[in-house]
Amino acid sequence: MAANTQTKYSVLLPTYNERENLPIITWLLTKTFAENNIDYEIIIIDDNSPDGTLEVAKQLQAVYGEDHIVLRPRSGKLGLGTAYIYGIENATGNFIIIMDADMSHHPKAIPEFIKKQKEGNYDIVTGSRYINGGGVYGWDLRRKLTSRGANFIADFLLRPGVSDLTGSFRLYKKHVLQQIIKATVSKGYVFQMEMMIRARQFGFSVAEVPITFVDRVYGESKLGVGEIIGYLKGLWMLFTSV
Ligand SMILES: Nc1nc2c(ncn2[C@@H]2O[C@H](COP(=O)(O)OP(=O)(O)O[C@H]3O[C@H](CO)[C@@H](O)[C@H](O)[C@@H]3O)[C@@H](O)[C@H]2O)c(=O)[nH]1
Ligand SMILES: [Mg+2]
Repeated sequence: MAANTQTKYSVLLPTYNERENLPIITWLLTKTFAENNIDYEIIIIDDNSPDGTLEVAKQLQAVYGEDHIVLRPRSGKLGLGTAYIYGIENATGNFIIIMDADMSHHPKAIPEFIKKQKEGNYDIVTGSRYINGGGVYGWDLRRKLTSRGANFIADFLLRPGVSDLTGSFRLYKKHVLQQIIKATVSKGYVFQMEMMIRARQFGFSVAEVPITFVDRVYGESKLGVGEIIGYLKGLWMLFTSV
């Protein structure tokens, strides 16, 4: 079957100290896209990781080719939200997939996202850990409560009608993502939640697919107290302005 030249998917992979994870996720992504005959590019946005992630990314580009692996490094750790903005400026696909590089988001879910998007011509398909069939593995109680609490407060205050507001495994129509990004002011992890609130404001359609989030094996989470405070500030800003 010939590849569909009309549709291309750009994956945005932000990385900070992911040298062990990047080869595995890249291999699984390329395998998934090839098996499903999907046109794609993977855009790696590395923030000058001290562990040498960029060197690994360069090697992967040599293996898989410049058409499939695009490198968009930045000079320092500037946060997740701005990494996505930088990535999308360089994306050539008409759909954008955002996901983590640490294998917590498994590429096998991508064909399901694409199928769901086509079913209802949805503007956004979001992976959810908190609907039937979804789940979280490997987190301690504190981290589970942080995630549940973050979702609960945002849902209570803003009523967006999406079960997993803080997850980042999502598929967007590119022009939809561009419009939402322009309206979004948050810079850190809170970005994911604000994106959903803005999507609802604009009246975009959102479908959900259950996903299993498995905590990383290699490296560490970058979610610290600063991100949690940033989340609460962002939430308050949305509550008082939306
Ligand atoms: N370029 C760049 N990448 C970053 C930065 N901070 C984190 N990343 C990358 O962003 C991804 C997610 O970071 P983690 O540190 O692994 O996040 P987590 O604690 O597992 O958090 C997950 O759950 C959160 C709450 O549900 C989500 O908000 C988050 O997106 C992620 O899915 C990883 O690929 C990581 O390398 C940054 O400042 N710059
Ligand atoms: Mg992670």
